[in-house]
Amino acid sequence: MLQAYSAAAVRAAEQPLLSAGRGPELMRTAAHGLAMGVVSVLRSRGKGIYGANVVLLVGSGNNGGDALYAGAHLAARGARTTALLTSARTHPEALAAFGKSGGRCLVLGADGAPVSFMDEARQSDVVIDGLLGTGGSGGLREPVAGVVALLAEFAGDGPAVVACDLPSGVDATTGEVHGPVLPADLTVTFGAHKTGLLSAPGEQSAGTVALVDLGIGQQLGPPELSRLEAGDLAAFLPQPSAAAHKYTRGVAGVIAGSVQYPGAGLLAVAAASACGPGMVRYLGPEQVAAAIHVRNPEVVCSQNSPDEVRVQAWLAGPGIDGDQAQLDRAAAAIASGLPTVVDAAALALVQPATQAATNEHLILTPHAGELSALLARCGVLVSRAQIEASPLAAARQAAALLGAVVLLKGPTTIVAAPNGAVFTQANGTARLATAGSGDTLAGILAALLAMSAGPIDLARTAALAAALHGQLAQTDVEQPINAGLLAARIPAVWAALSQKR
Ligand SMILES: NC(=O)C1=CN([C@@H]2O[C@H](COP(=O)(O)OP(=O)(O)OC[C@H]3O[C@@H](n4cnc5c(N)ncnc54)[C@H](O)[C@@H]3O)[C@@H](O)[C@H]2O)[C@@H](O)CC1
Ligand SMILES: [K+]
Repeated sequence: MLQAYSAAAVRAAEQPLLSAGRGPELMRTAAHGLAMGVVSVLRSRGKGIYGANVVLLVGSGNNGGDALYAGAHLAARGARTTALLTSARTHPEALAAFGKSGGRCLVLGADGAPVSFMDEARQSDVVIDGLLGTGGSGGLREPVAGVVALLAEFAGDGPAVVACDLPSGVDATTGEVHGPVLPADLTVTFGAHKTGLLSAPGEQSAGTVALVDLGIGQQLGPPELSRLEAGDLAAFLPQPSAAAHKYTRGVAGVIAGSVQYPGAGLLAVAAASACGPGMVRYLGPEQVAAAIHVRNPEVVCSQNSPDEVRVQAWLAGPGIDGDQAQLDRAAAAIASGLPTVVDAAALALVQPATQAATNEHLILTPHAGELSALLARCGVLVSRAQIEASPLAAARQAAALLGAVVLLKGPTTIVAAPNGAVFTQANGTARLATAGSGDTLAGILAALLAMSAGPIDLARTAALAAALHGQLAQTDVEQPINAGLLAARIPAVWAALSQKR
């Protein structure tokens, strides 16, 4: 499991070592790791260090110091290195080491970088972003912001970008982005993963993240955020025991789809069933049930109310807009006290928790627009755009106010629990942003809840569902994908993941 910490927590963990006079040693370790990151990027592009052109963007703090020491390392091995000093202050020892190794320095003027620097940067092999690290606050300011905006224009088919600790302009703790950011191919981060590197929108500028161990693990407290990795998926995906029968393997109840939107019901049921629970029960209109039976004859369909059937977990909401009978069933599922995934139109039925009615059995699965409406019902007015800019904070706030687990969909899926636990998953690629994909995720989650044995960790199960859902889009990437094809991939992807135990 990947674990991440706020900038303050990482800095606090480093403090005892700094107090013991080990700052220079930490910096050397960080800079060596950064230089190795640059070497790996060069190698991946078929280049060696000797003769490589490396450009450094250097800020006033230790982040710039790390970049300069890494530059010194590369210069000493024959790279041509040029640093753009962006502040009147530069880490003095690192600057001296860089100069001694043959590095060249240019100074950023009030009206921008020298033209020769921009040309050199454009033609370089690697740009090292050492402007701001964990000491940064707010976005990059002019004239640095203008330089970064220009460099970002030719990112992609220009030089590779390696970020020192984090892409400058990304908030290390919140992942918020203020102003321009140079998107990195590789971020070499020090001591521990920062929460901002595992949250949108910052994560989308970080590229691959590599961690350099600084030996501060003992000093770090509990993580603020976790991410399930392949081994965790293998360990947590439920496996039926030898003595299982269809009821102990879990019954997932699905209240989804309507005559107007039958597809949501078909997709949710297909995904739930493909996870292999003991049974999937479908409650909804006869016409939808008839269509389900063509594709999923194993599903038990009825027009019952949720109170009349036995399940271990419910899914309520996809495609039930405007169908009063379905909305009534969704309300009954929400009131059942059973683990319930609340999606789409059913989200409007969720009220802030009271002493009489808790929401602790609910997993709400909004996108940013739906979360904006949910928060408004709690008296918090934030727009969809504001939530997209600070999804980690918004999901945490909603979980606390509503007393329910919130799975916020987006480029990084964020799962926040009322007790403060947070998971983020970025397994899904843009390939998952397709109509009906959310119905599939909801169906998977309901099945996983129903199949869980013993006390269920709702937040971890939601993260598991998001991770599995993401993996569906990561196999056979050369094939076009739509939501209807996702469920069919579940058994093979599940089997491949389980083998990584
Ligand atoms: N603390 C440690 O033990 C270690 C720190 N390391 C490095 O040190 C970094 C943190 O160093 P610092 O605390 O010096 O902080 P930074 O290097 O992140 O920069 C802070 C400096 O930037 C200025 N600044 C803040 N926000 C700005 C903005 N928006 N625009 C322009 N200037 C801004 C501040 O006035 C301050 O001078 C880490 O990210 C990491 O790269 C590593 O060397 C490993 C060891
Ligand atoms: K940086």
